[in-house]
Amino acid sequence: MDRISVNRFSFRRKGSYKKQKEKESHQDDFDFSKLSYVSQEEAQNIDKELFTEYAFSVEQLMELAGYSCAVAIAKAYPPEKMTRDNGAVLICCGPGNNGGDGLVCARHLKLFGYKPSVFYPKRPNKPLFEALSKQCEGMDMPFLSFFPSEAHLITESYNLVVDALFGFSFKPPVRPEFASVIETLKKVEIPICSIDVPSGWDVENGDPEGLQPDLLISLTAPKRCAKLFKGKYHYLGGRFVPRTLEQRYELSLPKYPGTDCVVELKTQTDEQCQHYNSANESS
Ligand SMILES: NC(=O)C1=CN([C@@H]2O[C@H](COP(=O)(O)OP(=O)(O)OC[C@H]3O[C@@H](n4cnc5c(N)ncnc54)[C@H](O)[C@@H]3O)[C@@H](O)[C@H]2O)[C@@H](O)CC1
Ligand SMILES: [K+]
Repeated sequence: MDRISVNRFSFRRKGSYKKQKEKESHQDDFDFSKLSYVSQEEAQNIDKELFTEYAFSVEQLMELAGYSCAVAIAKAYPPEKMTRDNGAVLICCGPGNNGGDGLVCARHLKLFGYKPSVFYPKRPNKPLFEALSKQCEGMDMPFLSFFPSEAHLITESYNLVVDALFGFSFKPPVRPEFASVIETLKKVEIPICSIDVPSGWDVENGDPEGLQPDLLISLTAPKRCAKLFKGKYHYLGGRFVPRTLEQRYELSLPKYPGTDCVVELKTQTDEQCQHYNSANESS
């Protein structure tokens, strides 16, 4: 290696070291015992205010939300580390806005070098979702006409699954049309990446028998059920909440590093989860 390449190489190494330290210092500055976990009603009210008081459009926020999900996934499971079928990933999209985030995420994952296939069985008859589907189809993304009946078929064909079935408006129990999808996903042996809420979980109380994702991207703020998340990676994404709104809802959240659209959150230890469970039982 000549001197210039050595210097470039050490510069790159120093750069990534600096980035890692920046990430750690953002985490160290923040007291995770004070991290906000919002109720279902708070999540829906914040969402409503973003559209009414702050005049955002759904398209705008969905684009930022879905993009941040793709970035979080690429940080945890980089495309170059995928071993099966040129980075094949399965994106499962539900009938609401969580499903829309999934379609945006799929589009960005494709641009990042993955090979997404989409399962989207219940498409709302609205221009936004039609456009998002068309964008994915135009990028040569296959849409599955049926869900693989056996979990092992998913495990063998894909590198990871993006769970964009239900978000903060979900009310258990899962209705029959999606029950078998959730049951199959519970058995797959590749990482599950859940957008906003692990699908099928009660937004506040979770579901100990439900899906156990490896990665969770909480959008805007973690929902109460995220206290029970035991997977490997927990990110906060959706960097679009104005400071004034954050203050009004007294949201205590770590700062996003620099210009990043996601920040990694510390996952709860088993001890913290038990503490939370017993506090919940006694209240
Ligand atoms: N403010 C934010 O943080 C933003 C949130 N967005 C996303 O929007 C999501 C919320 O979207 P929505 O309010 O549309 O709701 P969801 O996408 O959470 O789900 C609503 C859909 O699920 C169906 N559903 C509810 N309970 C069910 C059950 N038990 N069985 C089967 N189907 C059921 C409903 O009929 C409805 O079609 C968030 O979780 C997030 O992913 C982003 O798109 C934009 C900004
Ligand atoms: K989800």
